[in-house]
Amino acid sequence: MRGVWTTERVRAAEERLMLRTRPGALMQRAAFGVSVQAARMLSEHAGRVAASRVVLLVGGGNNGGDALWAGAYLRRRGVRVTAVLLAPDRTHEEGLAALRRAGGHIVSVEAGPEVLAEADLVVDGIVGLSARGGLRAEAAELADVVDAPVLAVDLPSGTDPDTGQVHGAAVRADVTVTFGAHKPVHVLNPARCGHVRFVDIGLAGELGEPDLRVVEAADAAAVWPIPAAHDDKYTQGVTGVAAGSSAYAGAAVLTTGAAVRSTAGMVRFAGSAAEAVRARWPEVIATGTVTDVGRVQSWVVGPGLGTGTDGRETVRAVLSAGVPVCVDADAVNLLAGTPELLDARDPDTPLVLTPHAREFERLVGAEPGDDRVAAARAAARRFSAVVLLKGHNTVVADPDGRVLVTVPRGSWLATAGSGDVLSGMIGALLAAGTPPWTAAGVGAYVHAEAAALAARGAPISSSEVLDAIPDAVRSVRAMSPAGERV
Ligand SMILES: NC(=O)C1=CN([C@@H]2O[C@H](COP(=O)(O)OP(=O)(O)OC[C@H]3O[C@@H](n4cnc5c(N)ncnc54)[C@H](O)[C@@H]3O)[C@@H](O)[C@H]2O)[C@@H](O)CC1
Ligand SMILES: Nc1ncnc2c1ncn2[C@@H]1O[C@H](COP(=O)(O)OP(=O)(O)O)[C@@H](O)[C@H]1O
Ligand SMILES: [K+]
Repeated sequence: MRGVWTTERVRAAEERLMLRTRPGALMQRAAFGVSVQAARMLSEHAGRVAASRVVLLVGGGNNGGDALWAGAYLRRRGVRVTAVLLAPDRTHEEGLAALRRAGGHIVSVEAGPEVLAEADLVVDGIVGLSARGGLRAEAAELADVVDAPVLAVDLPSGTDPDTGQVHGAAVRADVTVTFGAHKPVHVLNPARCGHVRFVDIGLAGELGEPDLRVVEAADAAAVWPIPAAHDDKYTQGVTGVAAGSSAYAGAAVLTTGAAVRSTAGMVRFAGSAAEAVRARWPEVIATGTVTDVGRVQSWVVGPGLGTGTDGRETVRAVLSAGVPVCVDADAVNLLAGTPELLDARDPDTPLVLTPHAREFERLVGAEPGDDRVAAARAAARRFSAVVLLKGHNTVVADPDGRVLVTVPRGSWLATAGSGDVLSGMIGALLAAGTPPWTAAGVGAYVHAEAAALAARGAPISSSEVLDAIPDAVRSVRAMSPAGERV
């Protein structure tokens, strides 16, 4: 898992590091990294470095200082550098002096559009970790006329460093250089950041435990259940699915199918859609009610269940079964309406709640808001459950405060039934004994991988996501040296 640190933590780490480094050293390290990336982009986009034109958009803080120093380094490589000063009275003095000494041009905001029109590359040093709100008017106007590729210093200006949200105008970068650590914006708003490139400024030893973690292929490969020589269909954990209703048989078929496709072993189904499930998945043992189903090592409850009395009793039965449970869709709505249902739960058994934003609002009484990480974390504490908050980014919070996020790769999963597929996958991982936080995070990662493999640039249905699960498992195992090849 890759660590991500909030602004507050990064600043504290920088302060500690600065006590041991010469004044200005960190900024120069950071800026040198920016200049290396800028030269790389110039070669790629303009076909040359020397004699190409770079425009620096320079705000009134250290972010602008980084851009100015980077401009000075680029001058040494023969680049024609022009700095547009957005806050002339607060411009970073040493950076400005360095660029002047190196022969860079300095212009005011009024000249911005004209120099931008000639640029081969624009460096966004408007605002960094101190960013609040969308771009101010002058910066917004300049950002609007940029046509050349954009390299953002630390983050695309106008995005919130800790939530990735954009309120108003913001820069859209092709490449973002981050210093010393990944910050939340880099994983929560990859569409604005473009490619994120890391520049080591020596912070690692000062950072401590990350605030967030990003799931990677190796994490999925390390925990995905693979049967060993001693295994049979029972030893890998039997997944129970309680989903669907006469109105929504499809949800039962999708959820069950996702569990079937995710792991070897066995899946049992309970519900009124047993006939439809059996017809599509002959390997599943399907019956009418939870009490008739036989032993399982996990339950998935909710997709298409309905919110009537039968659904409520199903949720109660599943929560009191003493095995890990993934509560999705209508089961989340039932918990929102009847919180006492949770009393049926043995508090020692893992519980994963998988709401989308509207279900979250019903459950918690408030929308997730801008800070989805904080919202998921608070809900996880409140319900003593792992909370997987769905959306473009999936956020998975453990009651102990740990948070995982998945970095979106497109929005193909915004299709009906894809959540049913996810819950089936998580249920299968829980049955295999995967700890709930990991099961939810890794399930979401492989779900997104399945969508990416199925879509390859065109819309897909949830059935196609489901069918791509084995390919997704193969893919994450192949990507990871840790993945055991069988
Ligand atoms: N602390 C350190 O040691 C290091 C800091 N570095 C750089 O320093 C940056 C942080 O610098 P600062 O704390 O000086 O602050 P910033 O440079 O992030 O921003 C400060 C300025 O931006 C303005 N501003 C805020 N929101 C704005 C908006 N929405 N639109 C337009 N202007 C806005 C503020 O009025 C202020 O003048 C980091 O992002 C990084 O680029 C790097 O040099 C690495 C080392
Ligand atoms: N814009 C998006 N980008 C990426 N993933 C998305 C987007 N919208 C939804 N998803 C993902 O698709 C799934 C949808 O689940 P859900 O809302 O429960 O749908 P359904 O009830 O139709 O099954 C979740 O995993 C969610 O994270
Ligand atoms: K910036």
